[in-house]
Amino acid sequence: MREVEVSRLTDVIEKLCIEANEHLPEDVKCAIKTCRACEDGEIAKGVLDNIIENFDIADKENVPICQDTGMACVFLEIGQDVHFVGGDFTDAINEGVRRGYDKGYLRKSVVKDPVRRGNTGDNTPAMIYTEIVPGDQVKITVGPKGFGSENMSMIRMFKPSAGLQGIKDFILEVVETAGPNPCPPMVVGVGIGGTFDKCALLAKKALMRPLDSHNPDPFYADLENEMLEKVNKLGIGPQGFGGKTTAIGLNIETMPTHIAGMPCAVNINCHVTRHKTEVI
Ligand SMILES: O=C(O)C[C@H](O)C(=O)O
Repeated sequence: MREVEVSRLTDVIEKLCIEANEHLPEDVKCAIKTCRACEDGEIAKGVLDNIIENFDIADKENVPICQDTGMACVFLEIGQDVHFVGGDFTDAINEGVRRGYDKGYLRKSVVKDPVRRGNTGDNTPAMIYTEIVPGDQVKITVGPKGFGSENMSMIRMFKPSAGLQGIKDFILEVVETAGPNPCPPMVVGVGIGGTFDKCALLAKKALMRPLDSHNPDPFYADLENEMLEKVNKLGIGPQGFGGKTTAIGLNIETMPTHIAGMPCAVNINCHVTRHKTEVI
């Protein structure tokens, strides 16, 4: 059994909240630049140039890439041989978010109550997802999630008879309905299978996967390619002004499901698909 002080979680999460908000992952930057090279419309090229200039400035000056610094989604893969000591696990994570958003001058975007509102003032609580895995390490990923894009996400409980075509039509429907609202070019995270709740989590996890990776199952890897191409043929384009680049990536995560169902969730992210990981 390895003892891990919860204060280490706080320190790492403080740092990851700031780094994730200021520095876009290399695979995301690369995908945006590749799309810029393929665009031929003047407006589309101009918008992508602005986006590239924006993330370059954020990198150099250590400022947030976007005014929406997101709700802090914290994913922890916890080795089953880890024993957390020195305080409350959840409090330690929220303290990391509190400190990170304060120190990084990041906008506090969380309300106390979904209906009656009222800012919590420190961007807590974090959305915490834990998974127990073999080993004695803890892998921590912070993905600050903006809500212009979160608002355009959808889930549908398909009957199996809807088949693969039902899934394909749904992905296109969600992206088309989103239109310019999620600040395209977007990243499309798709979850298929599980239960209502697990399916939504799969879609969110799909957004954390590098854009230069593929689902290990060739069937779903092909579907990722096919659907990215189809999404880009919708012509929504950068910031909705038209063009070839509606999405810079489309990742699919799946899991087994019940014989009577085929849940599908589509979680939309803007081009600021931020996440940072550290292992302790
Ligand atoms: O909360 C915001 O800043 C706005 C939002 O992320 C948006 O896409 O407009």
